[in-house]
Amino acid sequence: MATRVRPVSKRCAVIGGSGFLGRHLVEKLLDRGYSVSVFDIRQSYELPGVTFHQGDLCDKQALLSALKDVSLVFHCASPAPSSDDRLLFERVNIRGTQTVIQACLDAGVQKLVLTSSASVVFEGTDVKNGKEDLPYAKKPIDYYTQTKIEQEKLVLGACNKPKGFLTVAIRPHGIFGPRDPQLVPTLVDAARRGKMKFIIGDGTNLVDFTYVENVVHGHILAAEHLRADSPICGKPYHITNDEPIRFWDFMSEVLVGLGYPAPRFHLPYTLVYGLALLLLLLTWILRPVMSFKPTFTPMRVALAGTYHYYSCEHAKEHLGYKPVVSLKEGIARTVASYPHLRRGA
Ligand SMILES: NC(=O)C1=CN([C@@H]2O[C@H](COP(=O)(O)OP(=O)(O)OC[C@H]3O[C@@H](n4cnc5c(N)ncnc54)[C@H](O)[C@@H]3O)[C@@H](O)[C@H]2O)C=CC1
Ligand SMILES: CC(C)=CCC[C@@H](C)[C@H]1CC[C@H]2C3=C(CC[C@]12C)[C@@]1(C)CCC(=O)C[C@@H]1CC3
Repeated sequence: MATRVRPVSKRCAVIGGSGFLGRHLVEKLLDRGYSVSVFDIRQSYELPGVTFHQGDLCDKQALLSALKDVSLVFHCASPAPSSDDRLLFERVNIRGTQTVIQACLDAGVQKLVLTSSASVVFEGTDVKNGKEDLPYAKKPIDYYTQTKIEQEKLVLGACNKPKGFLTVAIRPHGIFGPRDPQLVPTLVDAARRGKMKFIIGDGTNLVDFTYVENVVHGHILAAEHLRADSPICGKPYHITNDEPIRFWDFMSEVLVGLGYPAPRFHLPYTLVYGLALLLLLLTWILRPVMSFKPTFTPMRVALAGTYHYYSCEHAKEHLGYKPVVSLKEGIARTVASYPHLRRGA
């Protein structure tokens, strides 16, 4: 019996495919009939239809073997924001992304979809319904954001229609969902240590939290709309749940869903931000003798106490994007996926 050969255009690569977003993306791509090459510094699972290539994205030769016969690449690898390691961010997000672009060009890849971040325009002050034409943050709030800006500029700047190399960037915000190693685990850890009793500021600040499947949907739509005659070439797109929510209502729903009490007492924003700065200074001073990671970093306090929600009208117009999972359903699925983080578990 003749074996069915998949068309070349259905073969893609996911750089960072072992991570939280990457793995959800890989699973959806498989559902949609793609065969997938995952490139990552670690292998976190096995799946039929997926070929794993373990390596560092700063190594072009290693990347080239993962990009063989691939026409579409998703780049969603990054060091974790909490690492706050300037040299690592510069090496991976900036120089590594230059290597990814060069490897794509050498391998004849036609489309590159970057996972950027809506934070590239966030400076720690309110952003309400921010559109893609907001300027990049002049004073990025941390090294992660600083290097995500440079990364996005590199990828969008590499879009070259005459060469047949098309790029687009997706800017998600506050991704949550099953298997997220960051948001829910950090929240529960803080709650278990009695640190989630307080609301920073008056608690009315609206923010975007985006269910992971919506982020995946935005990436796949972008890849499938990326053609030389499309307006999306070389452009960034916000992908959100399109349901801004009060930061502290979201935290409370997740905490209460997992059996922890909701934060109740208010603390002034400037006081907490000042304390977080002081704590950061202390970690630097004490670094030679001891190391500790504060839960409330200036970045987290800024995210917890300001408005940061973004318009996804351009994605609706150009990509036909519409969230596929509501915030309510996303929170319910997320809470149900963490039985081991329930109070008393
Ligand atoms: N989690 C969130 O709320 C948001 C995330 N993003 C972006 O989404 C992307 C995915 O984030 P997550 O899935 O949350 O993170 P994650 O940490 O779960 O996944 C990142 C993956 O990149 C891999 N990686 C890191 N350095 C590498 C290197 N040198 N070579 C090869 N692979 C490497 C890691 O091993 C990991 O599997 C990142 O680009 C992040 O900046 C953007 C907005 C919000
Ligand atoms: C105040 C406190 C301790 C809250 C716990 C939850 C936080 C760990 C998350 C709340 C908002 C999240 C967020 C990100 C990481 C996790 C949170 C700070 C990002 C910085 C991840 C990377 C991005 O590109 C932007 C995200 C914004 C929201």
